[in-house]
Amino acid sequence: MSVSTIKSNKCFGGQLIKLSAKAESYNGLETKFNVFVPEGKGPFPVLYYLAGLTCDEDTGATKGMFEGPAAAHGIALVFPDTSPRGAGIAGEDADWDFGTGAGFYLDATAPAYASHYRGFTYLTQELPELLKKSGLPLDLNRQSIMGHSMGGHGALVLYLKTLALGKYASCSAFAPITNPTLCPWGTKAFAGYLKGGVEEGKEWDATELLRSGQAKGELRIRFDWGSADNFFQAGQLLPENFLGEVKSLGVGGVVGTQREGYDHSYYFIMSFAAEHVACESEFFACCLIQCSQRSQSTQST
Ligand SMILES: N[C@@H](CCC(=O)N[C@@H](CSC=O)C(=O)NCC(=O)O)C(=O)O
Repeated sequence: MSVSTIKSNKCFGGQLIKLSAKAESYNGLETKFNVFVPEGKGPFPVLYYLAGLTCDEDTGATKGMFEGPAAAHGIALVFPDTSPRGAGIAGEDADWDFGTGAGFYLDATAPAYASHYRGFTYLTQELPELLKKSGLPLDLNRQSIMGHSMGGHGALVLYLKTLALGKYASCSAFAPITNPTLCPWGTKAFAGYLKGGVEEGKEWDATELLRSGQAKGELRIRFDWGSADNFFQAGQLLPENFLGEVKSLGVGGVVGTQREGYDHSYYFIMSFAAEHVACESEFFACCLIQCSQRSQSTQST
């Protein structure tokens, strides 16, 4: 498992570095990711950004306008791809909302996809190892995750599924798909990727993970969506279902806000990028205090 550098560009005083590796989780296929490292010594806390359908590792890095705020707060950004590429599975490139560019950040179980489409394992286990190998000044004990649309679904699901492990300090999302077992994108994806279909998809559905009590721990989730988002209007995102579940469970730590007049585009994302990064920065600060309290209590026992 080696990591190679494709290119590096100076950006807000730091570097935006494009890296490549062969991913075991993608059955050995090459995958690319961008890492923004702020100026300075580090190590810097790490904020992952998962992009949406049809996107790749460059979309968030070039259109999201996250680097300026990340440089100001001393946060590193990691932009992975949205699926394996070139698996050669029949039908993989037939639609824009399934297959290449649309991996849904899950571990597939349907025989055709199970050996290549393992985005959950890639992101939660393999990518952090690749980042360690890269030698970049990253603090992998302080990680948070955010995403847009399908990537917002990925961010919520990765956060909730690993909540008890404390893998991510917090989760932040832009127009996330929050109840994929009940929306057309999600039901199509789960029917194709999972041998148990939509029923098995409940394991990869943020609202269902809350409802079933599988997500154990204190929540730190913030998300926004636009009132003029055509995909929200078409019932693909269903933020009301997720927030309804939060309310009925009576849990705190979740802030979901509808932004008037905004659509699904990167113009919406860039309008709130700085707020989301600032919010993550506060969570990293809490996380630093908790880490230092943990290490003090370990030292005192
Ligand atoms: N081609 C599609 C539209 C695809 C699209 O809008 N993708 C969104 C994410 S949607 C949910 O995951 C996106 O981020 N696109 C990249 C961009 O630069 O906007 C269609 O025909 O409707």
